[in-house]
Amino acid sequence: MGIRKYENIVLDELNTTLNRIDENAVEEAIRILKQANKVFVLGLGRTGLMGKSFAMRLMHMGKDAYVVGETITPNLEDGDVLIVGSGSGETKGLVQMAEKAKSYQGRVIALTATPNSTITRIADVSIVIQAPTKNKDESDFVSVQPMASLYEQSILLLCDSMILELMDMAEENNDEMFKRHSNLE
Ligand SMILES: O=C([C@H](O)CO)[C@H](O)[C@H](O)COP(=O)(O)O
Repeated sequence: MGIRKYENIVLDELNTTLNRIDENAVEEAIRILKQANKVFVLGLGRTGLMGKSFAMRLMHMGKDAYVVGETITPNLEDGDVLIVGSGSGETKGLVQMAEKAKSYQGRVIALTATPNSTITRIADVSIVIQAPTKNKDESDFVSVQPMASLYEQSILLLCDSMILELMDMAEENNDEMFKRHSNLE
């Protein structure tokens, strides 16, 4: 049994899941991101890793983008946006941060796999990924992959697709983005 079989299973799952994402929610998130002063990205575990990769591309686009919890991350204020990724939508620390962001007049975009969760009730816009959460038994969605892999892969590809749309809107290109990439490496 070769790896190609498993790659195709993953790609098929991704194709189905990405096509089920509500485009209107994504367009609303893009509209909020375009207007944002600072953008903060928050998530734990593998979701946090996907969030970091989105923050990096936003930085390459010239956005003031930060990862919550890092030493040099500044304060969130009116006009800023928090993007919170939580498959379950219930992780306490993430819920608290989303509430805090709202209390400072920030806008909140949720990337979640749980349609009616605490995070979706707090967020200004929720992008729901129809994939299992880390506790697959509690989820309405199925995947052959372990835990929340399909959700995590989906947010990576969704965020990269959002970057392409933002690049088109801002007439941004690869060369300009590369100039903003770290030169201390
Ligand atoms: O690391 C995580 C992952 O689901 C493992 O597949 C989670 O993102 C992390 O444990 C936080 O949970 P959620 O808030 O449900 O994303």
